[in-house]
Amino acid sequence: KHDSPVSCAKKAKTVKAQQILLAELEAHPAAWPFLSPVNQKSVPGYRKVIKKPMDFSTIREKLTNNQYLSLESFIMDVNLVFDNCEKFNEDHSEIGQAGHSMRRYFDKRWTELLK
Ligand SMILES: Cc1ncccc1N[C@@H](C)c1cnc2ccsc2c1
Repeated sequence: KHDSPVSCAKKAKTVKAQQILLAELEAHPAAWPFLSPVNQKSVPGYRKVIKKPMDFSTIREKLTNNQYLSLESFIMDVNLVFDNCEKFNEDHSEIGQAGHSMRRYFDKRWTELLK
Protein backbone atom coordinates (compact mmCIF):
# COMPACT_ATOMS: atom_id res chain seq x y z
CA LYS A 1 0.00 0.00 0.00
CA HIS A 2 1.47 3.40 -0.90
CA ASP A 3 1.61 6.46 1.35
CA SER A 4 -0.19 9.61 0.28
CA PRO A 5 2.21 12.21 -1.16
CA VAL A 6 1.75 14.34 1.97
CA SER A 7 2.70 11.61 4.47
CA CYS A 8 5.49 10.48 2.16
CA ALA A 9 6.97 14.00 2.13
CA LYS A 10 6.53 14.25 5.90
CA LYS A 11 8.39 10.95 6.41
CA ALA A 12 11.24 12.16 4.18
CA LYS A 13 11.50 15.32 6.32
CA THR A 14 11.91 13.37 9.57
CA VAL A 15 14.43 10.96 8.00
CA LYS A 16 16.42 13.97 6.76
CA ALA A 17 16.28 15.54 10.23
CA GLN A 18 17.47 12.29 11.83
CA GLN A 19 20.40 12.09 9.39
CA ILE A 20 21.38 15.71 10.12
CA LEU A 21 21.07 15.23 13.89
CA LEU A 22 23.08 11.98 13.93
CA ALA A 23 25.82 13.49 11.75
CA GLU A 24 26.09 16.43 14.18
CA LEU A 25 26.29 14.09 17.20
CA GLU A 26 29.02 12.00 15.52
CA ALA A 27 31.03 15.15 14.67
CA HIS A 28 30.80 16.70 18.17
CA PRO A 29 34.18 16.96 20.03
CA ALA A 30 32.68 15.23 23.09
CA ALA A 31 31.24 12.29 21.09
CA TRP A 32 34.31 10.04 21.54
CA PRO A 33 32.92 7.85 24.39
CA PHE A 34 29.73 7.16 22.41
CA LEU A 35 30.94 6.50 18.85
CA SER A 36 31.05 2.70 19.15
CA PRO A 37 29.59 0.07 21.51
CA VAL A 38 31.16 -0.12 24.98
CA ASN A 39 33.46 -3.17 24.99
CA GLN A 40 31.70 -5.12 27.74
CA LYS A 41 34.69 -7.45 28.21
CA SER A 42 37.05 -4.55 28.97
CA VAL A 43 34.67 -2.49 31.14
CA PRO A 44 34.00 -4.36 34.41
CA GLY A 45 30.36 -4.32 35.51
CA TYR A 46 28.98 -2.77 32.33
CA ARG A 47 27.14 -5.88 31.10
CA LYS A 48 25.39 -6.33 34.49
CA VAL A 49 24.51 -2.66 35.10
CA ILE A 50 23.46 -1.49 31.60
CA LYS A 51 20.47 -3.52 30.37
CA LYS A 52 20.14 -1.84 26.97
CA PRO A 53 23.52 -0.71 25.56
CA MET A 54 23.35 1.87 22.78
CA ASP A 55 25.88 3.98 20.86
CA PHE A 56 26.02 6.26 17.81
CA SER A 57 27.31 3.56 15.41
CA THR A 58 24.36 1.29 16.32
CA ILE A 59 21.95 4.20 15.77
CA ARG A 60 23.67 4.86 12.41
CA GLU A 61 23.15 1.18 11.46
CA LYS A 62 19.45 1.29 12.44
CA LEU A 63 18.91 4.54 10.53
CA THR A 64 20.61 3.08 7.43
CA ASN A 65 18.35 0.01 7.68
CA ASN A 66 15.18 2.13 8.08
CA GLN A 67 14.54 0.63 11.54
CA TYR A 68 13.22 3.91 13.03
CA LEU A 69 9.47 3.94 12.35
CA SER A 70 9.07 7.29 14.08
CA LEU A 71 11.06 10.33 15.15
CA GLU A 72 10.26 9.37 18.74
CA SER A 73 11.98 5.97 18.48
CA PHE A 74 15.11 7.69 17.11
CA ILE A 75 15.10 10.23 19.96
CA MET A 76 14.58 7.41 22.49
CA ASP A 77 17.74 5.61 21.27
CA VAL A 78 19.80 8.81 21.45
CA ASN A 79 18.53 9.46 24.99
CA LEU A 80 19.35 5.83 25.89
CA VAL A 81 23.01 6.58 25.11
CA PHE A 82 22.97 9.49 27.56
CA ASP A 83 20.88 7.71 30.23
CA ASN A 84 23.29 4.72 30.17
CA CYS A 85 26.19 7.17 30.51
CA GLU A 86 24.60 8.86 33.55
CA LYS A 87 23.85 5.49 35.15
CA PHE A 88 27.39 4.13 34.83
CA ASN A 89 29.60 7.22 35.08
CA GLU A 90 30.09 9.81 37.82
CA ASP A 91 28.71 13.20 36.81
CA HIS A 92 32.12 14.85 37.16
CA SER A 93 34.13 12.12 35.45
CA GLU A 94 35.47 12.80 31.95
CA ILE A 95 32.89 10.48 30.36
CA GLY A 96 30.10 11.77 32.62
CA GLN A 97 30.84 15.35 31.60
CA ALA A 98 30.93 14.34 27.93
CA GLY A 99 27.49 12.73 28.32
CA HIS A 100 25.96 15.85 29.90
CA SER A 101 27.51 18.06 27.22
CA MET A 102 26.24 15.84 24.39
CA ARG A 103 22.72 15.64 25.86
CA ARG A 104 22.50 19.43 26.14
CA TYR A 105 23.67 19.78 22.57
CA PHE A 106 21.19 17.19 21.25
CA ASP A 107 18.24 18.72 23.13
CA LYS A 108 19.08 22.15 21.66
CA ARG A 109 19.57 20.88 18.07
CA TRP A 110 16.48 18.72 17.75
CA THR A 111 14.22 21.42 19.13
CA GLU A 112 15.78 23.94 16.69
CA LEU A 113 15.45 21.51 13.79
CA LEU A 114 11.97 20.12 14.47
CA LYS A 115 10.00 22.65 16.52
C1 LIG B 1 30.19 5.54 27.27
C2 LIG B 1 30.96 4.68 28.22
N1 LIG B 1 30.40 4.45 29.43
C3 LIG B 1 31.05 3.69 30.34
C4 LIG B 1 32.29 3.14 30.07
C5 LIG B 1 32.89 3.36 28.81
C6 LIG B 1 32.22 4.14 27.88
N2 LIG B 1 32.79 4.40 26.65
C7 LIG B 1 33.85 3.59 26.09
C8 LIG B 1 34.02 3.84 24.61
C9 LIG B 1 35.17 3.84 26.78
C10 LIG B 1 36.01 2.77 27.05
N3 LIG B 1 37.19 2.92 27.66
C11 LIG B 1 37.60 4.14 28.04
C12 LIG B 1 38.85 4.45 28.72
C13 LIG B 1 38.98 5.78 28.98
S1 LIG B 1 37.61 6.64 28.40
C14 LIG B 1 36.81 5.27 27.79
C15 LIG B 1 35.58 5.13 27.15
